[in-house]
Amino acid sequence: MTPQASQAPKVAIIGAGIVGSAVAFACLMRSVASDFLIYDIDTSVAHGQVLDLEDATFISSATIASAAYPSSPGYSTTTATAQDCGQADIIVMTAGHRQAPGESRDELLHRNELILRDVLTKIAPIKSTAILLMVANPVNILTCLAQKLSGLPPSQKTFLTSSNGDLGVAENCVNALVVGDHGDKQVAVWSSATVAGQPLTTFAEFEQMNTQAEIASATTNRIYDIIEHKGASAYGIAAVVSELILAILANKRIVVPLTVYSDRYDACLSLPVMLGSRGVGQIFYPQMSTKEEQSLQEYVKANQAICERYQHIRGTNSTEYEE
Ligand SMILES: NC(=O)c1ccc[n+]([C@@H]2O[C@H](COP(=O)([O-])OP(=O)(O)OC[C@H]3O[C@@H](n4cnc5c(N)ncnc54)[C@H](O)[C@@H]3O)[C@@H](O)[C@H]2O)c1
Repeated sequence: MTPQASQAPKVAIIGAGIVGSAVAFACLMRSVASDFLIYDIDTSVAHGQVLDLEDATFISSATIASAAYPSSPGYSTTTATAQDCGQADIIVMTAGHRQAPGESRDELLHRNELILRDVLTKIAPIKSTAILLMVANPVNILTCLAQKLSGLPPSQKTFLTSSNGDLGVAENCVNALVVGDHGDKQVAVWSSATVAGQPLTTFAEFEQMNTQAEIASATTNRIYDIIEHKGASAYGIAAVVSELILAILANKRIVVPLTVYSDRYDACLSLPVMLGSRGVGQIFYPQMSTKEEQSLQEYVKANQAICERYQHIRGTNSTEYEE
């Protein structure tokens, strides 16, 4: 029998650090796909992660390979290349520095923009139908930059939003949206939040107990608590990414808050969107109070100003960039 090329969708995970390996593990445990490629500039780490992950494949019988850039030291140990990652159906971008204690997401930007640029150059050309899931932070700005750099249409770049995208507080009770950012500058849309279908604002306890402030600060500070205690977050984001990959591959058309480019705001920001096999579909703009809309506009303005600083970015070839 002539061996047939695998038709199984391929998932490439760029960055084999804490988040990248947790994403791969979550995907394996949930059998979301059967063909994975892992690329990291540190080829030794990528190789080690692949060996470790392979020991878990008895659960889902997936194939996992490490990819290397031809000039990198580990190239001889793998047959896959970074360019093969560009031909994957879903590309999960986790390569990037993580937030240091006390560092804001914006401070990460310069460091991680260089990594994004490097990765997109090395994996190019990107398959025209690929969906790029951006996880590295600051995710909104990097999504905006990836849009300019990758050449993919906006519907095929998203991400991440986060495990706290629906606030995740009073977990089973409060159904509320966070838009804009998923960190320091998030805008919680309390005006359309509900508890069992009833507007949250109609609950007397809500105002009396200062619940808004408590919930807002709990969600904003949560990530900093995790970083303070264990150095990095991994499991929440890994679970979210595996769920998104599943939604894309199974065309589930779920509605989730994700970072996307919005024409209305002319910016990449977190909004509820439909996610299916073609990436992001319809954006569902939430009803917001005037104050919430103002906060979001302020966030968008700041976000646009940061993106403008990167206007020199013109294409996927690194030689096109001005330093
Ligand atoms: N969106 C979210 O909700 C969310 C949650 C957690 C972490 N993050 C972000 O994910 C990113 C990764 O976090 P982490 O804890 O895994 O960090 P990490 O340091 O453990 O891993 C990052 C990996 O990227 C690799 N890398 C660096 N430069 C590279 C390059 N040019 N090409 C290929 N690989 C390269 C490193 O070698 C390293 O293995 C960070 O930016 C972090 O802030 C986002």
